Amino acid sequence: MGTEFSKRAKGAEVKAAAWLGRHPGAVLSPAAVVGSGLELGWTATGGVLGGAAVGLGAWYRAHPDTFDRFAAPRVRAFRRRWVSYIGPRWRNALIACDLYTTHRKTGELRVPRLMRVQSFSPSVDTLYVKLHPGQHLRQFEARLPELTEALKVERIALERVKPRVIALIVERREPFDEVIDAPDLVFDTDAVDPKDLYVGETEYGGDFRISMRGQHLFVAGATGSGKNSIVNAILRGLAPMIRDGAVRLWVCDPKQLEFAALADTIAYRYAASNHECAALIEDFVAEMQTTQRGLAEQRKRTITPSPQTPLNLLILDELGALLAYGDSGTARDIKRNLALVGSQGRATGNAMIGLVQEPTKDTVPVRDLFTTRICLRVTSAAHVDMVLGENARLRGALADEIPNDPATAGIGFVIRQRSRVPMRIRAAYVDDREIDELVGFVRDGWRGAELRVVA
Ligand SMILES: Nc1ncnc2c1ncn2[C@@H]1O[C@H](COP(=O)(O)OP(=O)(O)OP(=O)(O)O)[C@@H](O)[C@H]1O
Repeated sequence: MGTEFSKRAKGAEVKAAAWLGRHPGAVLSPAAVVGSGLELGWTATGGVLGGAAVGLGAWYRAHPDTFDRFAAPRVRAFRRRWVSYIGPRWRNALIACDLYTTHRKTGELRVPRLMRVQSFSPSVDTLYVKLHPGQHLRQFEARLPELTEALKVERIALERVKPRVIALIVERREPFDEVIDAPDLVFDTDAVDPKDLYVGETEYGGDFRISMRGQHLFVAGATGSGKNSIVNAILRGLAPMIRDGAVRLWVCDPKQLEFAALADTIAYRYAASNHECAALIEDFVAEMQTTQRGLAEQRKRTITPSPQTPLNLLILDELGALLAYGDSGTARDIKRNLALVGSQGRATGNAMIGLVQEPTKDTVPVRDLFTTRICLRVTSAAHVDMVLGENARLRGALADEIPNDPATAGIGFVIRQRSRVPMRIRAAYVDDREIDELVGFVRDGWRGAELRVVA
């Protein structure tokens, strides 16, 4: 005998009770207000509510950092839950896209329930959805274009969370629709802070800045994703220090293409073949160890970048190629040396920037040596967590969904240091003319070329 199905649907009052059980706040909040009004008086209750609103407003104005970290995601998620994805809208969208099941006997439409909305950033929401028996992630995959239109959003990606629960990662809009100008060259070394270099903008409308002092930067991105613009923006920021010898560039460029302009001009050292690169890295480490000994003799903990004690910046294009394709002895030496730089370079002013096209099993172990990681457009969903860490994609880092189009080059994700949630960024674009300008500036100082220099 099969299971018996009743022809009667569940009672409305039962459904209402279940809904209230799942949304206790919907009853408790008004009840608390009414209770407080009756008990303490309406004026006092109004005062408390008004005070709370003013307090929230003051927090928003006075401490943007902590507000964005703690309050904004909750406030945003609440608003989205009850405005953008409110019951009837959600239900109609899913029914329109055929993403429901029908009860065999009663004919009742069963729409997957929206369990929870998270909104870690202004442009992306994560919706946790409970599937009904008989449904699968694949059905959602097949109807994704329709669902994207029905919910009126830019893009949706899917993840399976656990049995019968999937997550829809909804990108509501593209915050970056314009190319961001390259940073201006600054004339004075004193005006440069290597701990605070402008690289581009964040989706919050602020500057995206990173430190190259005691930090190591890892940038992953498929070909054409704009990896170089990040490096070039950093170099423009450091220009006067490079000119004065307070920053030295050690460049490994196996493609002999991306950084060729720096080769005989402003790079302190430049290497192309795997063997040359390995030797360059060896020298970089040897110099780091000399600095280390010098610091120990002088009983100092860290250097102050200057022409006497420069900040040494190791730029590794195609890190994957260096680690994977070279003969295994060379690759092993490189790995060992990078680990030394990663662990000891902080005090000695030795920093590195590693660029990879595709995170692979060879690059993932060294990834942890890098303190700042950026994931630009990648070709597979699996790459995102490999670069940014577990659950980064689920929390909205849809780097694999960035279109392969020069119009979106330079867009990617970083994990925010304090809150650990992904943030969408766009790097400024440094074109060939601006690279030449940088090279001219460093080589000839301000006298040489006609420069666009900000004093
Ligand atoms: N930050 C940016 N903003 C806007 N457009 C950009 C940006 N960076 C690159 N582009 C555009 O994308 C194109 C490809 O960029 P680029 O070749 O620098 O990418 P890449 O990731 O460094 O590639 P590869 O892996 O081949 O070295 C550029 O020619 C430019 O038109």
